[in-house]
Amino acid sequence: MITVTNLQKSYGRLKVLDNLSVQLNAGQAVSLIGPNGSGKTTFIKSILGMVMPDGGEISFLGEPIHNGWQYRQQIGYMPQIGRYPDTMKIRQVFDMIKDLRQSTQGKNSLLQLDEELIEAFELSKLYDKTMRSLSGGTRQKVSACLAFLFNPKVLIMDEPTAGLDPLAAELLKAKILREKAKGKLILITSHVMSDLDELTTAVMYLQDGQLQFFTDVDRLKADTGEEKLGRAIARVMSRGKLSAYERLSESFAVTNTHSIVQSSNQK
Ligand SMILES: Nc1ncnc2c1ncn2[C@@H]1O[C@H](COP(=O)(O)OP(=O)(O)OP(=O)(O)O)[C@@H](O)[C@H]1O
Repeated sequence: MITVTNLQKSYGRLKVLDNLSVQLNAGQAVSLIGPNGSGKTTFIKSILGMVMPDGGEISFLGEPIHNGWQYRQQIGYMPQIGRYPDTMKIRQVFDMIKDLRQSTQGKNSLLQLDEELIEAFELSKLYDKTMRSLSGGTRQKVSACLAFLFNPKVLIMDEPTAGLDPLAAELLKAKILREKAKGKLILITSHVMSDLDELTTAVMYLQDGQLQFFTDVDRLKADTGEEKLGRAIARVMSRGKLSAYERLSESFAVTNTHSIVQSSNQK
């Protein structure tokens, strides 16, 4: 569904994405994991066309994304920090986004809205509050609801549960699981390993902008002998990059032909 080939991005002398290649398929729920500053958000923003890569290519359903922006209508994105006009009310933000979508789809086309999460969060009770007056968690709820609003084929969520209270976090996770069951592609970055353990089936691990490995969660757990994703990742990190990659890629390549395992360590 999304094919990334030799993606490169630098800020000044800092190489943030280093020849990164990966294939993300419909039906996958992928954890994007890596230390702070390893390039996760830059990778996500490159897919969304919010960061211009220096090299490489990204295709969405076989079409290079630089051919047009329409592909973005099929992606729901929940940013790490949502930025909204301060004086707008929640209701106005939703109306504005719906109007924008309606104008790009054509006035006579019917929008297929998914407002399930708005109801679950009971956001309509807060519709007349301005964005400026909202708590960080409520802003996050608005961002989450917008990501699901147009029933997209792909969901990309950057630290989705950060700042949410326990009930809201559980409601959001239940929603993600429902969308995953429909066969959508889901890409989540989080430092909360227990969340990723519940939600995802594959792990994409970045370090210094390089893809260290891409493997099934079950395979990773079997390989490390750990039951929890967090412990499995910690074990891989403590073993050293190359040996982990070699072991994982070897075992993964034998059993799974649908996803790819790559690393610039191959060079
Ligand atoms: N616009 C920018 N200008 C300069 N440097 C940037 C810019 N955006 C990101 N960087 C740098 O690129 C590197 C990767 O940042 P990125 O946000 O992609 O990391 P991350 O893996 O998402 O980190 P975290 O886990 O902390 O969210 C960091 O060193 C960051 O400071």
